Amino acid sequence: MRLEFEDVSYSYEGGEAKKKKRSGAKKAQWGNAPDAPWALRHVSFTVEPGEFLGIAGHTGSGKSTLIQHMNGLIHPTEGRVLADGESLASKEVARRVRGRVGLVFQYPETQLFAATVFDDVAFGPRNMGVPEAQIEQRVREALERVGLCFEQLKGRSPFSLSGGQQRRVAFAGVLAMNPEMLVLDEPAAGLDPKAREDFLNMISGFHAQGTTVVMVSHSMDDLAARCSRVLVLSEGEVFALGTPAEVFADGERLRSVGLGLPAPVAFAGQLRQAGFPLEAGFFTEEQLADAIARALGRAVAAREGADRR
Ligand SMILES: Nc1ncnc2c1ncn2[C@@H]1O[C@H](COP(=O)(O)OP(=O)(O)OP(=O)(O)O)[C@@H](O)[C@H]1O
Repeated sequence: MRLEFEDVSYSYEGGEAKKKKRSGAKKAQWGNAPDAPWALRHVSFTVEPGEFLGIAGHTGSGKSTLIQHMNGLIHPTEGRVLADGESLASKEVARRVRGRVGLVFQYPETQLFAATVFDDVAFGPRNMGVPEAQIEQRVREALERVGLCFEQLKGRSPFSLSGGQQRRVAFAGVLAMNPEMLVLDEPAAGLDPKAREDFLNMISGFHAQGTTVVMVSHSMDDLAARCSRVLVLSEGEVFALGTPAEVFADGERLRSVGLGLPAPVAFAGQLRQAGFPLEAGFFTEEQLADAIARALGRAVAAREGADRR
């Protein structure tokens, strides 16, 4: 599915009031709604099918507001969101898209509610009208995809599980709806380093199997290493959009909106400043180590050539 944002602006305070005023409804109640600050302003971009799009931005830049537009949870105050060319303003289109886009909020485990893991994971597909005969298979597959054992956990209370397991159960609840696009708000927030890495690897694995992924993150390292494109928001506007190489090319510009460079990129910059002949175009520690090894290899070869002469 291609998801297109066309000049989208959104205001929490002014939006609904403005719409109601325009339609003439509840005029007395809304009165003259103040022109509230815009949470999003003139945002245009497209999520391409199969891509892994990262979203970065300072606190309050509009990331969560943006992703809530992706499955029609909220609608633009101005502009349009289109799924394969159809506007989500239509209730019917929004209903269909909600089944195809799995939105996972920050700390999704706080939304667990059912008495058993089975019922929690089954909630989404049941709500979508999936026949009861198929529910067990959906729940089993979803739990297995997040690395949990169906037989061991199906009858347990979700509240008796560890925090990391609860996060996986909550995630399975979204996967059980078989979404073709996953939209994730800080999916690894609050996990310990090992659980974090495992969780992000799992998400990269879903992407490798064909799921479109949109991931909000405060970690430039994760975004640079995992995403095919990165969108940077600042004060509700698109500040940068491109491949990690394009977006992380200008550290000064990023610093001006409160963001930094991925650690390996920043470290490589310091090495270059100190005169170490390092090439550009890498984002992970492994790539940095390879680049250092290549630079050292070149230096050794040059020294040997000089000695022979
Ligand atoms: N429910 C709400 N009501 C009114 N204003 C809101 C609401 N939610 C967010 N805002 C405002 O909208 C703007 C964008 O907020 P948003 O939560 O989208 O930012 P964010 O980039 O996700 O921030 P963070 O990184 O801190 O989660 C902020 O100015 C915020 O105060």
